[in-house]
Amino acid sequence: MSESKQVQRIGVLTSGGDAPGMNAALRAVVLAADHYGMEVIAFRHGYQGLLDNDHAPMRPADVMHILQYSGTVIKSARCQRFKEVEAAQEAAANLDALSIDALVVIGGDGSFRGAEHLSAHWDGQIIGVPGTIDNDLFGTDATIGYATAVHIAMDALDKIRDTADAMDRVFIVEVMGRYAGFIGLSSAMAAGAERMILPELQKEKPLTISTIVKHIERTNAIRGEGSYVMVLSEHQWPGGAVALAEQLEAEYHLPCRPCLLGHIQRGGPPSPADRILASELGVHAIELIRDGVTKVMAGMQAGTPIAVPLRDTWEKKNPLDSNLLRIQHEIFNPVKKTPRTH
Ligand SMILES: Nc1ncnc2c1ncn2[C@@H]1O[C@H](COP(=O)(O)OP(=O)(O)O)[C@@H](O)[C@H]1O
Ligand SMILES: O=P(O)(O)OC[C@H]1O[C@](O)(COP(=O)(O)O)[C@@H](O)[C@@H]1O
Repeated sequence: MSESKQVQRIGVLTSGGDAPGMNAALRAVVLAADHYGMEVIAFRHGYQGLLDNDHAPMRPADVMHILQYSGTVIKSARCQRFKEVEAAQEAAANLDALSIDALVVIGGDGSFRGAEHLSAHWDGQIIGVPGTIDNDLFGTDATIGYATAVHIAMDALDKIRDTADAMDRVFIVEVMGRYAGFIGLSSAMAAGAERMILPELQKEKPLTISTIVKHIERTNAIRGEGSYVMVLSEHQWPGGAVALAEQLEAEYHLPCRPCLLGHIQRGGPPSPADRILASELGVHAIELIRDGVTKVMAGMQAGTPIAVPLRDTWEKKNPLDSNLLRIQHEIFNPVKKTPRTH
């Protein structure tokens, strides 16, 4: 670590959708700050708290035994007003009035855009900690909350499979992910789903009802009649899983049921991987502040903590795992007729 800078007071907030593990990240920030002799002021309800001066000191005693819970004890929010220049100026004035030297923002790409926006009006250091179930931030192998969301989706898909199998039905399970297919791909692979409709796969050639039906028929022809479970990423079919199920039933007379997982994917106990990632990244954020760095996200690549320029986190994109796609689409559930190699 380079020469430490004298930072006395840290601000922290959780912003955007809550992600399982945000509490663990908050705890890590508070414990690490205390370890290095810094105070922490937490702002409630994300950027809204910066504007409303809604804050409280956070000491180690305030974060004991919170890492096993999802949600966030300091609350989160989406705050449209923060996008205005005047809002960033107000927030900067409030931070200065509290003598805050550095701000840790735990959230997703929108929250990081907010951090960049604030940095145009405030001289303090700003560090992002990636907290979103969507895993849609460049520069880190995973975001906090993603592993838990995949686990929840897999668990739901396993349960759906019981009924789908018993009744030879088609099920369409809609998962979150905003405009990224990470939750869709990983949960489909983990649960052995027959088909995925993911944003990254829809860009060149959007799926049609008839191509979906052909795949169902081909899968049945290879494996015999049975269940067929499809994972649909949100925003990838007009009207979502309900509309797609209705269209399949109406046009092709397939017994088909929709299931929307929704916000269930953001609740329940964070997985061990998320608790550990959040703990490491929370500490890393404080150590980056001590290093005098600003406008970066604390990320993790191949087990090594790294710093990623905030702007890169949304301007660049992590691709989906091409090997997982290949296995799902070419080996397990071929979407094209391919000759056997022997
Ligand atoms: N371009 C922007 N400029 C300023 N603030 C922003 C911007 N985009 C998002 N924010 C702030 O960050 C908050 C969280 O962003 P959002 O996209 O809702 O969630 P996430 O951080 O999980 O992606 C927004 O409600 C808003 O307060
Ligand atoms: O909870 P809300 O406001 O309905 O938002 C739903 C969105 O939040 C998420 O769960 C998480 O996204 P963010 O990280 O952008 O908050 C998305 O997967 C989903 O599209």
